[in-house]
Amino acid sequence: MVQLKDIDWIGSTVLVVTPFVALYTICYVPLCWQTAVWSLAYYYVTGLGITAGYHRLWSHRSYEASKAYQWFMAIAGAGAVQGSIKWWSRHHRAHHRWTDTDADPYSAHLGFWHSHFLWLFYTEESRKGKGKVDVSDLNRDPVVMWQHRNFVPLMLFTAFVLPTIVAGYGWGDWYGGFMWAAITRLVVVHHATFCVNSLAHWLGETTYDDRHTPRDHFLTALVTMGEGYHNFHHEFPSDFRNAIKFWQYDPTKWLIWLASTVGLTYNLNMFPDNEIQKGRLQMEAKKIEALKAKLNWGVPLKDLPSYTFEEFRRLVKEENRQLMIIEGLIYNVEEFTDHHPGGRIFIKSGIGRDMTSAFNGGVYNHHNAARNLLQGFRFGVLDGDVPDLAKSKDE
Ligand code: HEM
Ligand SMILES: [Fe+2]
Ligand SMILES: [Fe+2]
Repeated sequence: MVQLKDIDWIGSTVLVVTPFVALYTICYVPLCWQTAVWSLAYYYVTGLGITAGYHRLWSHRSYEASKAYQWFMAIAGAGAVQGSIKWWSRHHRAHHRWTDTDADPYSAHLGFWHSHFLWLFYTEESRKGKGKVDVSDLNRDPVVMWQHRNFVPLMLFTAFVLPTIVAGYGWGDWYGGFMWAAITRLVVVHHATFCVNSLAHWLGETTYDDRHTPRDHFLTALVTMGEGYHNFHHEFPSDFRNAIKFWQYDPTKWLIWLASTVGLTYNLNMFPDNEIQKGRLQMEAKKIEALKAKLNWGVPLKDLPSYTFEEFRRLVKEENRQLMIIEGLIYNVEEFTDHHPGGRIFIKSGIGRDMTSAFNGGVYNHHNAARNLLQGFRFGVLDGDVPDLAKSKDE
């Protein structure tokens, strides 16, 4: 049962009120083209601060970056109002380490909306999902610690003051700057990021591993600046990419790569392709096995009764069974005689005999289809040898 003292009132008020302000803005606040361009640009700056900075650089250390790049990401990310790098990365590492368990701060098993943002409505003490993780590298990181100590004023400035004064001094749109570039932009960045924890654990393919909830989907990638190939990401979190094909929609990966061409980022980590392909093929094979299990492959060999050649002959002669031997197995062909594409006569001539060599090319070398059909006619296993006289000849 949720108690009032468990609610983080400041956090939840921000999360509840801002979407309504954004809705009001969309309906009633005029949008000039300069503010529209600025809001969109600032959406990308702050969003990438989270995806390229908070997430792929600091939470996963999937590449390294120059100090200038780090400062930029630390400041840009603060404008997305998602806590400090240190706070964010701690939870995120726990999410990876403890995915889908009670120690996962945004476990998808607690429901879509919990993983989306309801988890943020609880105070730090009352929140579930406090799996332990190592954050010693973050505690030693001067940029991370500076951002952590100065987070509140930095966040207020980058999230609200900066977007407003740019539009205000730039083209006189103070009100629009605040309502669009600050608030509405913030709400979009918020829910885009939140989708990585909700939508990306709910919609799409389990390309590399299906034991956990993360999934790959282009639509999630579209709203999350490329974080939507989430099954890949959970499988290979130390890879700076979320989508491995260069053309797959992952602007975060493109930015990191672009920055590397001018030396701002380096040591971009890529998981060996051989390992990535292994995982993908294993999952493909698993899907194929599941489809194969739906087909009739005949009675398993271990469940078939055994007959000696004499017993086989007796069944044919005295009980008039339509049996034939091929490669050590006895087949019941009574349903098949009239349907044999090669004609009735060939089947009739094989009753009571071993037709291995005729079947395999002596008369006609059968296709795979014929071998598959055989499985459905399994009758028994031949115990012992076949006398030469009962064998088909190679002509
Ligand atoms: C129960 C056992 C058999 C099954 C399930 C079977 C099945 C088939 C099937 C599905 C085909 C179509 C083509 C292909 O898939 O290869 C075929 C063609 C043929 N079968 Fe069989 N067959 C059996 C036994 C035999 C035997 C014992 C003979 C010969 C003594 C024979 C002679 C032929 C010939 C000559 C053709 C070619 C017909 C043509 O293309 O004109 N089959 N059989
Ligand atoms: Fe995840
Ligand atoms: Fe991650």
